[in-house]
Order: sequence, then C-alpha cells, then structure tokens
Amino acid sequence: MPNRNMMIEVENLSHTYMKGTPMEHVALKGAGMYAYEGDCIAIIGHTGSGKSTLIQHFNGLIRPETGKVIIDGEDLSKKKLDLKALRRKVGLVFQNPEDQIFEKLIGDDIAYGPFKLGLPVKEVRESVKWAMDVVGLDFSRMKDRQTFALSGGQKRKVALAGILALKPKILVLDEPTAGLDPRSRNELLDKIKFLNKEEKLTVVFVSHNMEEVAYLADRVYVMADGTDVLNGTPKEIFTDKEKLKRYQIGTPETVQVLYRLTNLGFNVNTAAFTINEASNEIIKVLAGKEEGTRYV
Ligand SMILES: Nc1ncnc2c1ncn2[C@@H]1O[C@H](COP(=O)(O)OP(=O)(O)OP(=O)(O)O)[C@@H](O)[C@H]1O
Repeated sequence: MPNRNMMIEVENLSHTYMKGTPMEHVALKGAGMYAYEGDCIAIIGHTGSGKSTLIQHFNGLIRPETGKVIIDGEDLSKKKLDLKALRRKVGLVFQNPEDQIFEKLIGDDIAYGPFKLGLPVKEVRESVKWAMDVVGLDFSRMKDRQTFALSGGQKRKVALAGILALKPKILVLDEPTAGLDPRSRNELLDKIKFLNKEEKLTVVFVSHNMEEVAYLADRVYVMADGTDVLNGTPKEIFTDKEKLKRYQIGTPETVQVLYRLTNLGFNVNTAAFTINEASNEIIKVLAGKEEGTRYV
C-alpha cells in the first residue's frame, strides 16, 4: 500500500435511476475503487456499464444510495455535506463541454467558479491566467473572445480551464478526448499528464481509447454491468489474454501488433505495450535479432 493519502474510496456502491417508476434502471451494483494522492486512474468498460454514474458521485452530483464514497477522508453519505467545498476539491469535466460553458466571453467563463467562491479579483485573474496557460489558451489574445464561436476542441479547453481555475486536488474527466482531432488529442493528453505528474493532481478519467489509457494511467478499473470486474496496471490488464477475452476488453493497437507477431512465430514481448517499447520489439524483429525463430 503506498505511503500516500487515500483520495477516493468507493465501496459496494449502488445506484438506481428513476427508482420506483416503470423506467427504473440499476446503473451501479456494488461497485468499488480507490485512488491514492497523485494516482492517475482510468475507468474503462462497455457503454452503459456505469462509468459516468460512478464518477458523478465524486463531486456530489449523485449522492451515495447504498455503499460508501469517501473523498479525501470525507464520507459523502453524511447529511451536512459542504458541496461547495467538495466541488472546489473535486473538479469534474463533463463529456460534453457545452454542458459546462455558460458565459459569453472565454475569460468570464473560466473566472466564474473562482469569482463565485468570493476570491479577490487579483487572485481570480491569476487563477484564470494560470488555467488558460495550462490548457494552451493565450490569456490576452483569447480572454475576450466569444465562447459560442469556438471549435469543439477549444470549447473542451475552456471547460477544462474553468475547472482548473478552482485549483482542484482531484481532476475527474469523462472521455476527455472524445471527438478531438489527433493533434488536439495529443496536446490534451500531455496537459493531463503534466497536471498529474508535475502539479500532482489526482486524476480519474473515463475512456474508450486504449492508447490513451496505456499512455496516461497508473491503474485501470474495468467496469461491466454496474460493477468493477477487474483492476490492475495497464500492463497487467492488457497482457492478460484470458481476461481480455472474458470481459471483451479492447487493447492498444501496439498490443494487437505484438500478438500478431507472436502468432506468426516471432519471439516478441507482448507486455511491451507503450509505443516506445513496442517499436523496440518490432525493430528487434526487423533486425532479425529475436530469439527462437531461426529455423535454418
Ligand atoms: N439520468 C438517467 N436516467 C436513467 N437512466 C440513466 C441515466 N443516466 C444513465 N442511465 C442509465 O444507466 C446506465 C449506466 O449509464 P452510464 O452513463 O453510467 O454508463 P457509461 O458506462 O458511462 O456509458 P458510456 O460509455 O456510454 O458513457 C445506462 O444503462 C444508462 O442508460
């Protein structure tokens, strides 16, 4: 167990939407997960498996029905929960940035959260500047631009900056790169990595993209039918052939290439799933240096 604070602790969590109506739907059934300070956790799983429902508990958007959610030592089941303080600590970035942008101008939109907290104007301005800088939006050039005229990728940056301006300790992202072009996607992944590794934010993100899971995550939770069915490092998850099949988990393309090479009789290490490690394995094959495939 790491010698760091436990930031997120979920135990046996269940949630039913529209309980007691004909539309009743059980979205979570005894789910669990944990994250230590500074962790970067990916949550993966098929559509409808309960990922978004789970993460919406972390900032109190959904309150625990049964089971436990403890954030930085605070039990979210307690009656007198300070939601304002919780939402300052846990920044949740929605899948759709449109759900998060309300103001006419970019700068005002990003300033909204810190302003509502009653921070002095100078501090608000500094937070907005810092947040815009982190996401790669030039403060003086962009702060007075209209939010409605932004591209999808820019809107995503503004939504993320609005959350970052509150200086959260925990950053929760629901499919952060969905719909982005490859360049914007890579830029955003690097920002998330920076926030996690340099700014020491605890990060939890939901993703369907196994490349970004392999690139960012220290640990992965696999959800199915409203519960966590598997967790481990990306290496443990992406190299367990039997479990990949059982839970129909996708793999990064690097892993698929390495498995194909193994099937063709090449002695490559299928656990080498990052781009750099996988490239080295392929280079080894091309150079004819791999062992165990010399037939003559
Ligand atoms: N507000 C709601 N009212 C009723 N049912 C809902 C609501 N939100 C989600 N659900 C249902 O709960 C289940 C879990 O939804 P959730 O959004 O948590 O899944 P998910 O794993 O995040 O899916 P995706 O990968 O498609 O985003 C789904 O069957 C969904 O239809």
